[in-house]
Amino acid sequence: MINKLVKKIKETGAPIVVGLDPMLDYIPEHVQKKAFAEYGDTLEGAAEAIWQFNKEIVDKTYDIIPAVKPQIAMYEQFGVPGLIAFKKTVDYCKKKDLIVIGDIKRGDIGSTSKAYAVGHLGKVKVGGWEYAPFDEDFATVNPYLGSDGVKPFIDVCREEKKGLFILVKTSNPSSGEFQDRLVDDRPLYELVGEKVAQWGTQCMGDDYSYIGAVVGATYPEIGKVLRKVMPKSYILVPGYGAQGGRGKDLAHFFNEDGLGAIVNSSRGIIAAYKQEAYGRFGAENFGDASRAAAEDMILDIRDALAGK
Ligand SMILES: O=C(O)c1cc(=O)[nH]c(=O)n1[C@@H]1O[C@H](COP(=O)(O)O)[C@@H](O)[C@H]1O
Repeated sequence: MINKLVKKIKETGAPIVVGLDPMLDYIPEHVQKKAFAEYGDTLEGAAEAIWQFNKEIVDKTYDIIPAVKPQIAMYEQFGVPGLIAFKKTVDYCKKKDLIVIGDIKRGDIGSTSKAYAVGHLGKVKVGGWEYAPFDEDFATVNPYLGSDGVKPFIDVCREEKKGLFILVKTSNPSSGEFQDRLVDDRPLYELVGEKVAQWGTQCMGDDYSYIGAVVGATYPEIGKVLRKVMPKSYILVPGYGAQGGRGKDLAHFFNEDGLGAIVNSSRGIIAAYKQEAYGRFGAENFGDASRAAAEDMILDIRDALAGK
């Protein structure tokens, strides 16, 4: 799957991910009204609204982007109907030939991690049958429990030709509380980055490993260091847009070949119609506003890579 991700990034010239994080507040009133008219003010109604919202954004952007990243919490908050909307979104995006990064941030003791890995990336056996329950292409993994919590994910990826993005340095304001702590005189994120690089060398695609890392756009200097620590790992870079990350800060997350990183924006794209810059589209045309925001983000990152 890493080879397909790299191929799609080259084809689109767009190292970006659209984050499908559909909070109800971002969903235009006309979409909500229709869903609630059909299902009432219920979890099913909310799930229908987020699914219709996602579908429109995917329809308006799939031809210019390589990948999407649905964040599972945004769906889980609506219980089982929300998870059904998550699955419908994953399947629809795959039908549109998009790479799907399941942002699930899982990680536990080995036996439990194995169940997460099987459920999201692998196949589960039931009687004489095998099912691929969620079937994302990549998943985000929290490495806090150490190697035995990560290994089951790597094993499933090897079997299924899928991939991971492991949290190394997150974009949030408090990320330094633990991740920047010095251990043997080196920040913890560097040690985790080295471990990701090590795991990654045993899991190579053509040019890049299918064991990638997450490093926040909000810490560009750290991105520069971690790029060198993990030369063969793809870096998923969240924090662009709504969290303050800008294209011109991101060139060092990429390798000399112009590859090696993929930048996520969620609110900045899916709620673009609410921003002044894209207000001209109006809520009715929220999908067109998202496309315009994605196009601007692509140009911003291309400029940064060209040194403009
Ligand atoms: O793993 C992630 O995707 C992630 C890691 C991180 O360090 N920071 C981060 O913001 N994210 C996710 O990236 C998305 C960012 O959303 P926006 O700030 O709206 O672009 C959310 O889905 C977050 O859960």
